[in-house]
Amino acid sequence: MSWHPKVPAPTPTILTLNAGSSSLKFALYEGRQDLPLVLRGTVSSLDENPRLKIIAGTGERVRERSLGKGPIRIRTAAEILAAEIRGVDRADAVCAVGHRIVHGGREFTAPTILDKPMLEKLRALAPLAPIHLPQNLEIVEVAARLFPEAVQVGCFDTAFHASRPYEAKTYGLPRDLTVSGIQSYGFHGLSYVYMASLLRERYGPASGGRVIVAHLGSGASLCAMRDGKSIATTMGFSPLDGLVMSTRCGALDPGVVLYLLQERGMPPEDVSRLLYQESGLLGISGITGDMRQLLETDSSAARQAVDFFVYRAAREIGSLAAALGGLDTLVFTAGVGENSPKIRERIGRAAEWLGVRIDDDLNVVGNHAIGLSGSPVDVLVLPTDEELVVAREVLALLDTVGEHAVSPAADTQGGECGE
Ligand SMILES: Nc1ncnc2c1ncn2[C@@H]1O[C@H](COP(=O)(O)OP(=O)(O)O)[C@@H](O)[C@H]1O
Ligand SMILES: CC(=O)OP(=O)(O)O
Ligand SMILES: [Mg+2]
Repeated sequence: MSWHPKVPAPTPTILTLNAGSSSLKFALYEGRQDLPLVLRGTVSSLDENPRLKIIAGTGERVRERSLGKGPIRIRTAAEILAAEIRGVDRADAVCAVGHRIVHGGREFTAPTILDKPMLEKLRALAPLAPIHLPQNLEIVEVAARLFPEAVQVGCFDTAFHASRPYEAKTYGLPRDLTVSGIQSYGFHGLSYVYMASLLRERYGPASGGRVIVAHLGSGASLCAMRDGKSIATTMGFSPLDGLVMSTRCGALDPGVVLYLLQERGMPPEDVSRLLYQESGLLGISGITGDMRQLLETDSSAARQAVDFFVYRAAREIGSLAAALGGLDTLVFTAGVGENSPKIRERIGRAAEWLGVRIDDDLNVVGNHAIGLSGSPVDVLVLPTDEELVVAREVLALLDTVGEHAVSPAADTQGGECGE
């Protein structure tokens, strides 16, 4: 079926899907300008004790339950969520499904319709994000089957970082490798776009001055921003670099990889599994990669894993503050950043030398502003909303495509957008 956009679609219904490394999240919107939320939900902790949570647009909790001991496949999680979505009146009207796509490489820095040639190009990028992109593409396939009338749109995590200066993107490798695309891309961009929009609302055009956003989830990164733009970030060519994560090692001397391959004779696919899925908090603790569980575990290995997480985050905050020439605002977000006063307090203490002072009472409540009044650095906790950014980008794309009346490619999937 080809896609014929109507101009302008009065209230398109937009579904957004966000496949992270430990969760699958969705949100369903009525596509007016302010994007009223109809329903949202998550399958969290995919690897261990997965849980389903569904929340109505009004904020009321609709359902919360265990999905067994796990692990659970992303496809199964998508089908569980789709059953919830289909229970809602507006589900029949879904005309566009927006996907968070983790890697867009050099080519994709704007939302794009996911037609067959586009999906092929993304498949070629899968080795650069092997625990995300294959899952993202699987979710596109499931969504195309479950919502055959809808157009599928990809929104890219890497896009926000594309405008960083040369020195923040390049590696010390021979020029021809850099030119061929071996460079830092950066990730969690949709989350940082949302943070930039909140900072602009809060501070106006100055957007909080010299800002570091700490996106601390199952995957974790930091972004240095000025004027709402990324100027440096801790992830690089792949989402392995930077902070230590649930199951990913973070920054590592490349000499270790060479040694494992050449001296230990490890097959490359085993090295890949080691670095992406068996390292990080899981590898250090030998218990779990789930931060909440680690904080509840009384063992020295669990404590060491948490200590290392805090140490790495604090050190990288120093590095990004150097890139910014100082620090005016520190923001915590994502699963750990939004929900763990303990981790915020510990990172905050390690960053006191930069002027960070956290108010213990505000921190425990998780108020939006948690800095001690009068301290030089504003410290904020801002819940992220990657789903909303995806919906905004999809709506903007639908408007543009509609305005210019682009004829759809013959193999573009999707139906009509509108009432
Ligand atoms: N109350 C909490 N305290 C500490 N960690 C938490 C808490 N709630 C959630 N987390 C952690 O947040 C992480 C998941 O974050 P999330 O941003 O949802 O991940 P992703 O999007 O990468 O799947 C898990 O490690 C989980 O344990
Ligand atoms: C890029 C990345 O690590 O994403 P997530 O934190 O959702 O796994
Ligand atoms: Mg995430």
